[in-house]
Amino acid sequence: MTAQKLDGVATAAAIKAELTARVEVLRGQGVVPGLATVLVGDDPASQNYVRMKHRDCQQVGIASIQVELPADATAAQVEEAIRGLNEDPACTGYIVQLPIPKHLDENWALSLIDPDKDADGLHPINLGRLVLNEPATLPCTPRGIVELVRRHGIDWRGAEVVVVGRGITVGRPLGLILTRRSENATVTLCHTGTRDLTDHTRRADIVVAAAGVPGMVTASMIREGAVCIDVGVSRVDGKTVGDLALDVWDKAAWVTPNPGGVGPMTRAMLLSNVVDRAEALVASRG
Ligand SMILES: Nc1nc2c(c(=O)[nH]1)N[C@@H](CN(C=O)c1ccc(C(=O)N[C@@H](CCC(=O)O)C(=O)O)cc1)CN2
Repeated sequence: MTAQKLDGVATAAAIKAELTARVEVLRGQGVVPGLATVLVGDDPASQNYVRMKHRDCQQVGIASIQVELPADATAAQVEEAIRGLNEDPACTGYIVQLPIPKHLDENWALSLIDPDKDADGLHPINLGRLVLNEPATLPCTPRGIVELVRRHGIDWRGAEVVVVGRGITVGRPLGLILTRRSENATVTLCHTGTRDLTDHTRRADIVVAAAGVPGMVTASMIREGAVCIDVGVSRVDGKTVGDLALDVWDKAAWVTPNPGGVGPMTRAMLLSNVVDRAEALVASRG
């Protein structure tokens, strides 16, 4: 079996075309959605991701604001930048690009963001709303995974899903999203403490590999015809390597390319979170 491609590039492009039309309507109503990014330090991967996010904004008509701080920025400087964006009317939503330098506390930085401007859905209030099944901005990568699979005609309802990795940007919120009634999947969240990972992954209809361990999930660990989602982004010998081994393509029914799968969807969902928020602001004005 050679798996079919869960094409994140084509799917993200379709979503951006939809968003472009929605932004035109907003602009016609005198509202220009704006996305800001706060980049602390000079991590090349983070610089690349932020650059792509702003290029995406330009493509769909979202205004963008770039805030850059040095790697040795103090907590006071980070707080000042975040509070400035909380008060900036041109900023509909914004993110603090992760990771931030180790001397700063990520959870502290995320908690400073105005929850109504939290375009990443990573503020504790928004994560709490997700737990409580209340309307909330959803984290971009989990939201992108759900949308990518759905737009390829694959049903989450009743699916046995194994998520490998319990990180705050993917694993934990994805389990919460997929167990909502709207997706109705059954989720097993595996991690470094899981005793026999293969016992779990072999049972899965859908495997989401989000541990950040290169080639961790191999064909021997999945069942014939499974759907495999590669979230991992590791650098090995200067190249991006995912969590799925290449032999998975010979056994799975669907696989996300990496690059070209989840990454573009992460970016598309960020834009969607910004547009969703701008439309909500217009609606609240009546
Ligand atoms: N504040 C946040 N920080 C980070 C997040 C996040 O959701 N919010 N997620 C990850 C990485 N990430 C977002 O910034 C991200 C990863 C990958 C891509 C992407 O488009 N990748 C391309 C390849 C890009 C290249 O190598 O040139 C692909 O997969 O095709 C976008 C965003 C960490 N930080």
